Amino acid sequence: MFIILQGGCAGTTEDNVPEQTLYHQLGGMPGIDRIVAGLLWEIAEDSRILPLFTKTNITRFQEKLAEQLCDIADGPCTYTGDTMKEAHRRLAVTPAQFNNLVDGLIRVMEREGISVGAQNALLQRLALMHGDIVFS
Ligand code: HEM
Repeated sequence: MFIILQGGCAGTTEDNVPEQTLYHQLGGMPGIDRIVAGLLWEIAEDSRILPLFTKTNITRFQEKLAEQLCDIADGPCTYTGDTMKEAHRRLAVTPAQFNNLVDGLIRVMEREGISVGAQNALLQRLALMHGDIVFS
């Protein structure tokens, strides 16, 4: 019986996180920071969702979102922000606005050269939050 090892040796990196985590597929913290920065540009250019951010502390939003993406991608972070229910309660986000943001995220990940598999893995994890974010 043959065992095929894919992707080289399964070691760990300096921060002691296994190499094949989604976190690493997203480019680690520098990659996640680029994705979040790109998403901010997408939001800024989308008149369907930009109005929701008028009262938002963008620096905090950027920090907390990056921390959360790192956390759910099995990276070395623990999310310390508000729960998704708390953060979005007053916003009345519609299903269409949720999809607009996800479309923006996909465009950013495409531009960043994230593999389709990693894109889908992240989107699946974010989809689990849909019920706490979209107003119903
Ligand atoms: C899966 C998708 C989403 C994730 C993971 C997410 C994540 C977050 C995070 C981490 C925060 C910061 C919480 C804190 O300050 O402690 C936040 C806030 C916010 N989110 Fe989302 N979000 C998502 C979808 C959306 C959508 C679809 C919209 C609107 C179209 C939206 C609009 C906002 C706004 C406006 C804030 C700032 C709220 C405030 O100013 O207090 N989010 N979100």
